[in-house]
Amino acid sequence: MEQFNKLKEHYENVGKNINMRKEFESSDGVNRFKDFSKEIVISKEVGTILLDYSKNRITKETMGLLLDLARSSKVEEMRNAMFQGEKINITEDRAVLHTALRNRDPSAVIKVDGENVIPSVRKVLDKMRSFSERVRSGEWKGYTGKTITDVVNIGIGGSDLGPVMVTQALKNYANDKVMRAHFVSNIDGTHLAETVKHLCPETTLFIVASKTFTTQETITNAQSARSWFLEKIGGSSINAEKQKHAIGQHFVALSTNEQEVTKFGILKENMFEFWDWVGGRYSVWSAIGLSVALYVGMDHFESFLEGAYHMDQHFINTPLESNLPVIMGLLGVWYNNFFGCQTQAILPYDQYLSRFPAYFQQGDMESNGKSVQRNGEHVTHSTGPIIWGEPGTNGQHAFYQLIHQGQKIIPCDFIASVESHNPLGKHHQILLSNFFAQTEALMKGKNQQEVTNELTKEGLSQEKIKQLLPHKVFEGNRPTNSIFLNKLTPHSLGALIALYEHKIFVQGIIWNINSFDQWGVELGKQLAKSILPELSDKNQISSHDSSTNGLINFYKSNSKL
Ligand SMILES: O=P(O)(O)OC[C@H]1O[C@@](O)(CO)[C@@H](O)[C@@H]1O
Repeated sequence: MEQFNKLKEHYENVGKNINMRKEFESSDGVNRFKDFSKEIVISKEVGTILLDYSKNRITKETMGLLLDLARSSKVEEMRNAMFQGEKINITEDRAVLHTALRNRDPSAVIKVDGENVIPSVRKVLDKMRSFSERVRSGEWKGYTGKTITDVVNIGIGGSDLGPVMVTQALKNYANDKVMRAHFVSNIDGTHLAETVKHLCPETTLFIVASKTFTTQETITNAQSARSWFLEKIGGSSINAEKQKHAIGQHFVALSTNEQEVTKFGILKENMFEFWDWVGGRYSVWSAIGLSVALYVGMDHFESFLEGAYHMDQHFINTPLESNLPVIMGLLGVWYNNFFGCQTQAILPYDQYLSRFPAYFQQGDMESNGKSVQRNGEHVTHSTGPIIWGEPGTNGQHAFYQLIHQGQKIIPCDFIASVESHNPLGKHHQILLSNFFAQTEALMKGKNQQEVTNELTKEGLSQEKIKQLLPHKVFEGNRPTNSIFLNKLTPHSLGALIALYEHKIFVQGIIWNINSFDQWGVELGKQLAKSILPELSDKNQISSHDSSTNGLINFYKSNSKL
């Protein structure tokens, strides 16, 4: 708490009045980029990641106080506890070991309840490799002997968002002639119907991805996919034995729950397991990544793991002041807890990363959207921000008006790669010119004198200038981080995701919350389960509040039940 108070004092006396443009224009401004950026070679394969955090409302004193906050919050101790398999997920009494899934050290020993988990992790990876190579090579055949050409991942939340984002991000490494990937997550029948509409059952593999294998949307979608499949292959006209064989060739499961998987009718040998110490939103590194391995090949999936492993090593071994996840985490705390910023924008200037913001909506908001401290007491400070964002340059034509001239300060992470996979004419330079210009504009703004000079040059009358002036001034002083990769590859994508995972971890420790449970998703599910049977007939209900009754009864009165 003492560190928080010191930072509060610093904010009141210095922080809130820091003007970035003045800092850059001061005599020391020429050194600001050097003082507040880190160019880290994460590994030979990942290459360099440049984090430019100089366009933040900070001074060296600010960073010093924030780093003291990290130390006094025991970020390093808790980081080491996580990596060593301690049960830091206290409400579920579980370890948090998504990092073990991507550990590349052949001699690694990471114990949970006295047992080294690494051999099991490696065994599943071997099974994923064997299976994905058999499917991609055509050795694994569908029930009529045809090669699998399409994989449909059925899952939701962490069993969907990671596979969707990573397959999108690594599209350049896929070959649609070998494998196409599709994703069904929403219980809205449209999602499954539209996905399978043009698929051939003989060449389609369904992956039922669910850590618990009890998620209503996923199990319902999986049952409907199975019905679609069986109907397509002849339904009751084929005997039970043939049906079982066909299911065996076209349905696999990713889960921790063998009992429910076999109850569904998926063969045990077609189940790829993972463990309760893998959080759903941290599970893309586990068997949940099977659709990625099928789509881009297991070698690229392992490179993806390796990239994250190297970021893990950076997080473990680098002093806090040069530690990318720590720096990003602390800056987020600075705006969230002292400037009162409610949201954090993630703006990837890379179309392949179009689902990256959505991925970290779950990653961040399901981790740190909490109000109770680890000791059960209510928090006395703000916790997780609202995460949002869209790729650049599209966002510039949608919501940047508010970021530039709105009343709300929105810290933004800009992400780009030096090199494009699709060097089309001047496209990449135009993209990057915007990537550079936006953070400059947000920092610098445009003052009254500059606007007046501009409008005068345009020949506007004094009266018109007077009218337009307040509307065309840019306050500036809007904070941004710029994250620059060499190129978006499986390695650098893995490192980038791990960077954000560990940023979230750092913030959770500072806010003294448990970032690894998600009790907040339960109440809605419970109420939905009690409402569902009420929707099966026309009888008006009165078992809820008048709003819920009114909505349900409107449905009953108007539906063709
Ligand atoms: O993988 P599963 O067990 O089907 O859970 C899916 C998602 O549902 C949750 O909302 C938890 O219920 C997310 O945490 C999780 O990623």
